[in-house]
Amino acid sequence: MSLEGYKVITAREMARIEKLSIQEGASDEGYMLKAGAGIAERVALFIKEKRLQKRVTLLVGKGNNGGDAFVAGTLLLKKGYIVQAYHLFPTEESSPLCQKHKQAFTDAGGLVFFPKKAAEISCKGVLLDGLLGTGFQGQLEGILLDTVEHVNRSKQPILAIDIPSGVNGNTGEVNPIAVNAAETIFLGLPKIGFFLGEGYNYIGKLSPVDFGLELRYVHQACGMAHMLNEKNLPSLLPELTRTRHKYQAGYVLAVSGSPGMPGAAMLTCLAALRAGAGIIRLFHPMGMENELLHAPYEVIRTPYKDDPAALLLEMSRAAAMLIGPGLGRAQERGTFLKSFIDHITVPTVIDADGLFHLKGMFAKFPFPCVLTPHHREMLQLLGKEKFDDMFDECQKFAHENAITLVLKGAPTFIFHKDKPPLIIARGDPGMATAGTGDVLTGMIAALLAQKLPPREAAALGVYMHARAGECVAEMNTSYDLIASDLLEALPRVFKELSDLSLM
Ligand SMILES: NC(=O)C1=CN([C@@H]2O[C@H](COP(=O)(O)OP(=O)(O)OC[C@H]3O[C@@H](n4cnc5c(N)ncnc54)[C@H](O)[C@@H]3O)[C@@H](O)[C@H]2O)[C@@H](O)CC1
Ligand SMILES: [K+]
Repeated sequence: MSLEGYKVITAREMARIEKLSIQEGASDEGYMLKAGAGIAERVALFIKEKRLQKRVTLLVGKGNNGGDAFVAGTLLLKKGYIVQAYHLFPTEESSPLCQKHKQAFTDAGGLVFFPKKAAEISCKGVLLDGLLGTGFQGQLEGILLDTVEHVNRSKQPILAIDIPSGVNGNTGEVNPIAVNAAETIFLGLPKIGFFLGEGYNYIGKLSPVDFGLELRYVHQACGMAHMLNEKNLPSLLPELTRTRHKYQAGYVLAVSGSPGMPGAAMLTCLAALRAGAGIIRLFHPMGMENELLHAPYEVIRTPYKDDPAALLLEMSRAAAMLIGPGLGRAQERGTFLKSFIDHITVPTVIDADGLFHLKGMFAKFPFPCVLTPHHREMLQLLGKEKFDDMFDECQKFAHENAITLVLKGAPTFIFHKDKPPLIIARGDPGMATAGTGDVLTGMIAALLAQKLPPREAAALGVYMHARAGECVAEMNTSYDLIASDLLEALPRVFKELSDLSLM
């Protein structure tokens, strides 16, 4: 069972393997025809699903990305769609395939306009962005820049071919703006720029189209990461035996909360229960009993002062641990953690202030360990102000410390020793709200307690958490989402996955 889905590569690497395959006998026109057919199909499906008028406007640059647009446009014309094209460059400046398929488009009755100014572009129907593809470098200027601003302003849905024009496929850099795509129809493999920097704000939904590149070239392509293979997730759901009892279901110990921050502890404990843990015991600092008076019935509470004896006793029955949410940065919290950390025997998730107190110690932990920093916390772990090469630095950190690293954000990345990084491109902007991280920590701990290996527990936990956020935003809006909504949505996500596992 593999977690790895699509290999994610740089635009540069894509161009390299395409070129290599063509040198070894593949046909670039064959590629373009197959790509164009797949793109036309996606456009038709988009129009059908959204019940839109069968009308398409092609935005065409001078490269093969524009050629793809002409091929798709010709096929759509032949299917009865109204299609018109805006070609921003003179025909003779365009790539040979772009020129050839522009001719095929006009032969099929398509109208091509050559606007002098962006304002001349009439944005009708669905806009198909073939301005710039993997050949884009530098920054947008002149009519290209004006066109991107103009089409974004139009509020018409834009489907980007291969990559939204203006996004750098190697770095995700957007300088100064890019096409704001409702959907990016990527050819062959997703480009790493989709997931880095500003790129992720522009790609919309991702849809793959196969253009016929042989698998051996995909295998030899140098990958930066893999997208998570969501199809395999249902098989990760823990098996439920009829005769199990709550300790077998998974006993989680939590060291969480501090005076003034009981909520983080509650969110993380409830999330662990909702994600399938049979029992959770919260160890909280002595003196905050009153703050926890209204804690849910299901959460067992044990106060601690400085003696870890009670915690160590429970450890013999526990299946996983979580440390950090709402712990605070007071020195005595760190001292308490350090009093038992060497005696942990079970897989453990460390988050938030737990990361702060235990910084620099992870490499020595003998237990399987999942760290869940967001970007700022990760930089603090690395002792840096900003990343020089996020992938490289995080992968190295995971490797050297022999831990599973969940770099939370949009999207979330998972790093693990000797494994390719995973990208989980799920979730909703509404999840940028207090407490959602605490929920994730509890969920991953519960999955560890149900015997999933750390990388699997992290991947399934991140996916389900993100999917819960999507469900809440679909039902309500992204504006009103709060962390406890995720707990409410988790049953629906479990149901989705378990229904899929029966198929
Ligand atoms: N090469 C192949 O085998 C295939 C390529 N395909 C398509 O071809 C695309 C790549 O084609 P190309 O390499 O022709 O590149 P593009 O179509 O991305 O076009 C780049 C053109 O824009 C110019 N350009 C780059 N940066 C610019 C900037 N900042 N301002 C203004 N102009 C700029 C380049 O000089 C080049 O002429 C892919 O994204 C994909 O859509 C597909 O047809 C599938 C097969
Ligand atoms: K494009």
